[in-house]
Amino acid sequence: MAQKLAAGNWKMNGTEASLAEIDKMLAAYPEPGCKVLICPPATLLDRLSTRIGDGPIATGAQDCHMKASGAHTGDISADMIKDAGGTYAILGHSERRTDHGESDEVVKAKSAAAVGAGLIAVVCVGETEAQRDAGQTLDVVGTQLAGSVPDDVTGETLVVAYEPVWAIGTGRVPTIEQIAEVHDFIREKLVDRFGAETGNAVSLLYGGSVKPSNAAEIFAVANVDGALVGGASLKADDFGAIIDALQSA
Ligand SMILES: O=C[C@H](O)COP(=O)(O)O
Repeated sequence: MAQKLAAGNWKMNGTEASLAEIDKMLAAYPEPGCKVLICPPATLLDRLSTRIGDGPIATGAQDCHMKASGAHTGDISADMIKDAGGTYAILGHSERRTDHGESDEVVKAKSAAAVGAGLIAVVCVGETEAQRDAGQTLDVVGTQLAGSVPDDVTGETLVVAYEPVWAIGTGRVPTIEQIAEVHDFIREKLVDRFGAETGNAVSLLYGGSVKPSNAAEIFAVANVDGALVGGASLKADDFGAIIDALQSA
């Protein structure tokens, strides 16, 4: 049985002032009924982790270099993420794939480095609108999944996020049937590759314009174990409402 996970990706948003939102969340959710994760920008990871302390919210990074250390200006390694208190890393987000040209091979290497260092890898996959319109969604997602997920994972060290590129930050959301189709497909591929025990234990997140108003409907879909939330994770009230919906799903 996969763990329910509400994950917030703050992307390139947030400064010291944003940490007040975490204080509100810690007060509202002293014992959340699902796993809660916040991935702030790297500049805030240490401060956020320190602020949460032994609290119920996990923290993570939005990327992780494939090497442990060295001459890689601007990058951070898995050990640095751990040192800053993070336990997760998002890998292969479509914004990284587009803005930084990350291929499946690169995402796989980064994910392997994260898992190898003891982090939980949140590997993102998803089709563009043109690919969906061309009927290529399952081919694209299947190829990304096969190429981006490393071999040495367990249900505890891997999370997969399905994020249709056209739904990210647009307010557009696939139909419930479309989400169900892709999530069932991902589950099937994971079970084929890693066996039923591991494949069924991997949390599958939906991401793309998740909001308080649509969260319950999305969480009712089989094989949706939670969400990777961008914009709505920046405000404690909105993210809290999404956590509420996941707790009751
Ligand atoms: O990582 C989060 C996703 O890209 C979704 O972003 P969004 O909730 O702002 O659409």
